[in-house]
Amino acid sequence: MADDRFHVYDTTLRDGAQQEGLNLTVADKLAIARHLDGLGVGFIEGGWPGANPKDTEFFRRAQTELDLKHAQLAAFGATRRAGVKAADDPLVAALRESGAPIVTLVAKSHDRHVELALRTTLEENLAMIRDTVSHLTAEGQRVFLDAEHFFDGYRSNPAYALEVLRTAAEAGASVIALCDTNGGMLPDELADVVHEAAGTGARIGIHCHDDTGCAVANTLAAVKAGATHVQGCANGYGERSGNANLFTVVANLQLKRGFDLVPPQSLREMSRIAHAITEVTNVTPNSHQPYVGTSAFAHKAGLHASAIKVDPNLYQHIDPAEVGNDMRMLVSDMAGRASVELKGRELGYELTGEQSRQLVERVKDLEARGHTFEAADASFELLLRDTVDGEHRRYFTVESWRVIVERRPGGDVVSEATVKLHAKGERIIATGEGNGPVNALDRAVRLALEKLYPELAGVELIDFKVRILEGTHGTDAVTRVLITSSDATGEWATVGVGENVIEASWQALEQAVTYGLLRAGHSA
Ligand SMILES: CC(=O)SCCNC(=O)CCNC(=O)[C@H](O)C(C)(C)COP(=O)(O)OP(=O)(O)OC[C@H]1O[C@@H](n2cnc3c(N)ncnc32)[C@H](O)[C@@H]1OP(=O)(O)O
Ligand SMILES: CC(=O)C(=O)O
Repeated sequence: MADDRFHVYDTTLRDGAQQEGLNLTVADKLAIARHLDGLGVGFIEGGWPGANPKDTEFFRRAQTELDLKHAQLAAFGATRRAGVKAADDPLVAALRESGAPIVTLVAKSHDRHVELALRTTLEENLAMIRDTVSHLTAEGQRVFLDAEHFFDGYRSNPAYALEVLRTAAEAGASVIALCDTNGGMLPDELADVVHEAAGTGARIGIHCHDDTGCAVANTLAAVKAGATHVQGCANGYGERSGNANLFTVVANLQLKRGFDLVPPQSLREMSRIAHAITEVTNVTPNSHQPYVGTSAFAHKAGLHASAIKVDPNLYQHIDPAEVGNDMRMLVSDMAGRASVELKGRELGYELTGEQSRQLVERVKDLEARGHTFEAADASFELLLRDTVDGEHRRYFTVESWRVIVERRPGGDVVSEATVKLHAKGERIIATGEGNGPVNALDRAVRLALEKLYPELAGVELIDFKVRILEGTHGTDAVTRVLITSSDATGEWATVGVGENVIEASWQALEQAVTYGLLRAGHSA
């Protein structure tokens, strides 16, 4: 069980699920809970039992299907309705019956919300809090209280906001999480209010939304001002602009402030866990996410690379391994010799100074004509091999290719491609049909080569992106094509550029096939 002195409280399955576009099944929620437990968070808020069948089902299944090692489950819900007893309120009953050891109650702490949204008196709201907290604690559950709109409420009526907090604590709530529900706070003012709240002697938590882009900063400021319970969501999911990103909060507190929140070996799993959760949520990972994003330690500028060559810490705030991430070198027209030398090393090549210089020149020249190597790792490696080996091994050479697009009687549009290639001393002519010209070319190349290179059967074209680039210096616009391919062990990307989209596609395709054969280790 996690240390009770400082709480890491995750609300991905409740507040994170309030994000537009997120729709989690019960199985998804169970899978995410396992990942969060693997990270070592102390509390996982599973949802609002009684509010919808899925969340009720989650708590039912959690009892037999979750074997949590670190975390305790918390059921979220509201204080009782005005004018009824907590013991008689069906939504409170659902919290009681959830089987969760913790209940987190959302309560109004802003006078205007009590009067306008709850349409009750300030006194009745305090009674709702007192009654619900004491009822659930008497039933054996530990109660945390989310003081909704606490900061705006404090601005409107500080005495009442603090009264809410005292009432909950006296009734037995063991944490009062101050919520920046509208996410409009900035760190300095928020810290002052947290400091006041901590002065009441109640245990203070913090729950921030990111509407000002300050959710993480606000959370850290609250901790400095006395909060000992932090709430947040995996990958910063949440309503509107999201919640405080729990991964960023944990990494900041542990690596920068010396808190001992999750086991160091779990912190080293954080990048993997962050990505595994995106697989479940089906939300594209934010590559720029602090600590865990794939770009979080990616270096593009030549000057950075030249210093990193001497000592990676010169341009990195931590060792990426501490959060399970990796440093990456990006090669582009901003590269210098050090960039390509380090990228070469990443790929397993030791480049001489002269080779690095030549390679930088070629990269800059090709990028000026529209190529982009940071997005096309395989094209860069082929270019590197050309530079190192004179010319990289060709598995086939191209005599010619041709594509016809035909609208057939009945309206079907079919593309037909013919390629003439030379490989292993043979001249091969093959024709392929496809639903578009690139698909037809891809099929024709495979037909031509599959007999000589059976590994090609395992190579797939999985993505195709086209972008029209503005012409420079009075030239016409050019087309850039990026192709992503895959085999059983990974993916690679290649780039082609030309005035004609089919020509650009062909370049990217030819490199994709060549690189696929190179990966297969074919000895042609
Ligand atoms: C800040 C936050 O994000 S808190 C989490 C919010 N999450 C959600 O709302 C998701 C789950 N919610 C739901 O499924 C539904 O809103 C339910 C089941 C909770 C309630 O549904 P309904 O009974 O149809 O009520 P409805 O959603 O229209 O209104 C909410 C009611 O709760 C009351 N309420 C709001 N906050 C509280 C509170 N802290 N304590 C008690 N009652 C509250 C409102 O005054 C309103 O009462 P009314 O029915 O007398 O008008
Ligand atoms: C409780 C909650 O999610 C909020 O006030 O933001």
